[in-house]
Amino acid sequence: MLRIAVPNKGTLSRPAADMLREAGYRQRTSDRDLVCQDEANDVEFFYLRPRDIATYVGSGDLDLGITGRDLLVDSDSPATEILDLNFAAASFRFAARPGTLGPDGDVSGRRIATSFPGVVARHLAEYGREAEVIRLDGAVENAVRLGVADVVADVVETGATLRQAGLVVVGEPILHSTAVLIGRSDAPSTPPAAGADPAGGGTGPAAPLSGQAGQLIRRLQGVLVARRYVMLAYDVRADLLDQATALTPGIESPTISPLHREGWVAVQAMVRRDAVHRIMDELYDLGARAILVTDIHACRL
Ligand SMILES: Nc1ncnc2c1ncn2[C@@H]1O[C@H](COP(=O)(O)OP(=O)(O)OP(=O)(O)O)[C@@H](O)[C@H]1O
Ligand SMILES: O=P(O)(O)OC[C@H]1O[C@H](OP(=O)(O)OP(=O)(O)O)[C@H](O)[C@@H]1O
Ligand SMILES: [Mg+2]
Repeated sequence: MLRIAVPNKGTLSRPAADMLREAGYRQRTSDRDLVCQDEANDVEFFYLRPRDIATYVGSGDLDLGITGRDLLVDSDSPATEILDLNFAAASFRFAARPGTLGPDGDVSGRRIATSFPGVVARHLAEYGREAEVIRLDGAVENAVRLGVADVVADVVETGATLRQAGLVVVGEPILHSTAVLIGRSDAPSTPPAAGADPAGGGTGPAAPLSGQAGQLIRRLQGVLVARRYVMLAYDVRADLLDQATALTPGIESPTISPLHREGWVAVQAMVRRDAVHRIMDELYDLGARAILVTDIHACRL
């Protein structure tokens, strides 16, 4: 039975469970449940603190897990990213009172408060800088106000927490984080993380895996594609087909069907959700009609 680690609380918990449900897996019915068996799919889910998930996966005690990229890096466990799950996006940044640091964000010799000492240590080593790292559990923005640190290194989503603490971000982002599916680094079946999904959406490669792990990855990729794309259908005059399909090339190729009305064809193609209204406007201006958009609920490309 495949054993999967899922965040039990916090920012990642609900969207991770929602995504697994969308992929056809059974999830716990109460926030207090720590284990959920999905016998139909031969998978067992363990609900764990997101910060601990890379430890369980890295040790090989669990096969796969969902956590944040920043938490994976911070853990320094022998676990690796398999698939970008495209939720819980945040950047990891240095912040300080205005004027404390130069625009390059050089933190050399400063006291840095953070809940992610591993991420900060990796960054300092990469830039050959030395600084004092003060590990705190949370609410690190207060550390500057209280005189414990000069700089904080923390997750920034909207920036509201920093603003309230009178801090500004400094330098380039240390890390861009999203929720990721992770596996053990030396697992023979773990495909390398990559930048492009079959639909060009940056969700990782089609996994050459067999068994339940491969099936889970393909199902999650299907959810990612279904969330990112819609199905567009329209009728257009056959002599305008080339111009129309240039707007809607689809993933592989659009489907063209004959219409009873002479000189017209029906076209069907997947298009990116975030571009669909612009494309519909352009198709309409071109002369296409009966332009319909439908959701994709699941897919295997
Ligand atoms: N606004 C946010 N606040 C905290 N974490 C966020 C936010 N947006 C995205 N994330 C990501 O969520 C993960 C942190 O989740 P985690 O459950 O550990 O902390 P949390 O949601 O802050 O809960 P808590 O602090 O109560 O433990 C990280 O990968 C982080 O990058
Ligand atoms: O940029 P923002 O949208 O303001 O979000 C980022 C803030 O949210 C998180 O804090 P959280 O509420 O999880 O408290 P914590 O520091 O105790 O973990 C994070 O540590 C930042 O403080
Ligand atoms: Mg937090």
